[in-house]
Formats: sequence, structure tokens, C-alpha cells
Amino acid sequence: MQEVIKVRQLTKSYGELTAVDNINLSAARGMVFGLLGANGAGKSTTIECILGTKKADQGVVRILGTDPLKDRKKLFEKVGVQFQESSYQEQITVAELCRVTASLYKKSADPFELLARFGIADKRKSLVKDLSGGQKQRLFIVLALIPNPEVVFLDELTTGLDAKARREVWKILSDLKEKGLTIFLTSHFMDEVEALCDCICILREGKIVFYGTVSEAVEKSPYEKFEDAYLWYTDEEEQNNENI
Ligand SMILES: Nc1ncnc2c1ncn2[C@@H]1O[C@H](COP(=O)(O)OP(=O)(O)OP(=O)(O)O)[C@@H](O)[C@H]1O
Repeated sequence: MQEVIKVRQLTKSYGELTAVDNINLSAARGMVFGLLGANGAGKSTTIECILGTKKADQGVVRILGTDPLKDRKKLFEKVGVQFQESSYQEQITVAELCRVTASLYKKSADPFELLARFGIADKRKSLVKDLSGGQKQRLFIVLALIPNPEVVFLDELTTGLDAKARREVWKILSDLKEKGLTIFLTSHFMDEVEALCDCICILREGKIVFYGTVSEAVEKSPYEKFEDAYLWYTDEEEQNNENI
């Protein structure tokens, strides 16, 4: 098993608040790993510390065996990241943004083939700011895949997508996974997590409250449906389990 993402004893605080509290996780090649938790649980902070865009207070992170803080250049070609809208300038078209992004990489995928796969090829000439929320979201996944990455980080994967588009995105990601892509995602949709994730980690107030497969999460909870189990793990009042 090739460990593509390795996190050991990662901790990050903002002043008094410990946003990520001593977490360990591991994702193998070709795996879809889901980082879950309620708003404010620490998902984005964890991803930023893994990517090295935020400096952790403590812990070890390796992506493809490399320290992201020390060897950013080496990882740049191999890691795709879905950024949020604010990262882009206002007056740029979809085609321009795709071309500029592709020009940054030695072996980029064909951006127009990706736009077609994600059903937004007809928007090439539109300004990014004029796209609908769901079209933007699809574009941001396309941009993350342009490097032809070995591992991709997708934060709130299909937020804003309609039901059909979500299914299409799941299918494309499943195909890429079959080809060996490692996918690290966050999502608030439990049907999506069930459809895609091989392994999940549920955070509550920065701590891991469950780590394993979706079916194990259900088995170790008092519920039969994953969404009910998930809510139980994330609810401070209700649960008092010792899964970790
Ligand atoms: N720059 C910051 N300064 C101070 N506190 C922060 C900062 N960034 C995040 N936090 C706090 O850290 C905690 C974890 O935030 P984080 O954004 O990692 O959560 P999240 O799980 O990604 O949430 P969401 O699902 O809402 O995106 C929250 O309580 C948040 O308010």
C-alpha cells in the first residue's frame, strides 16, 4: 500500500481555540478519503495544514512522501487543489483561466476535454464571474484536475450542484479513482460520502470521533442509516462513545 497522505499528531490552535487536536490519518493510493464534521469542526484547517498553506503547531504531514512545507515545488506538479472563487480575478473568461492554469504545469490535462466532461464546454467564452454557482463549482473541480494530479483535494465537493450534476461528478471521480487518483474530500452530503468514500474521518471540535469505513460507522452507532449515525457522532449531547 502506498501511503499518499500521512498525518501524525497534527495540532493547530487559533489563540485559545484548538481547531485541530492531535489527529492522525492516512490515505492510500487510489483511495477516496472523506473528512467530515459539522461547520467549524476543523476540516478546512486540517486541509490547509496538510497542504502547508497553514503552519501546524505540531505534527508531521507527508504528501507522496514529501514535506509540503519544505518541498512545495516538487508537490506542485502532483497535487490538485479546488480553490474557492475569491482566488480568481474578476474579468477572466473560463477559457483564459483554464489556459493560464494549464500553462503552469509540465504535463497538464487538456482543459477543454475536462470542461466537456464536466458539461461546461459551452461556457468557454463566459466570464468566470457570470457562471452560475453550480457551473463555477464544476469549473473549480476542472481546475483542480488540470495538473493531471496524483492526489486531489476537493473542499465541499458538490455544494451548489443540482442532483444530475452531482451524479455526473461522482461518476467522473470514480473513473479517475480507478485510474489511481487519490481523492481527499470534504462534504456535508452523506449520500455523496456513501457513494464515494472508502474511508472517512469524522471530526468534532477538532478531535477525531470516528475513523473507518461508512459501514463500520453505521455498525458502531445505534442507527441503521449512515446519515443518522453521522449526526450521532457529531452531536455532543447525544453520544458518549469511545470509538477511537
Ligand atoms: N484564521 C482563524 N482565526 C481564528 N479562528 C479560526 C480561523 N480559522 C478558523 N477558525 C476557527 O477554527 C475552527 C475550525 O474552523 P474550520 O474552518 O477549520 O472548520 P470547518 O470544519 O472547515 O468548517 P465549515 O464546515 O464551516 O467549513 C472554527 O471554530 C473557526 O471559527
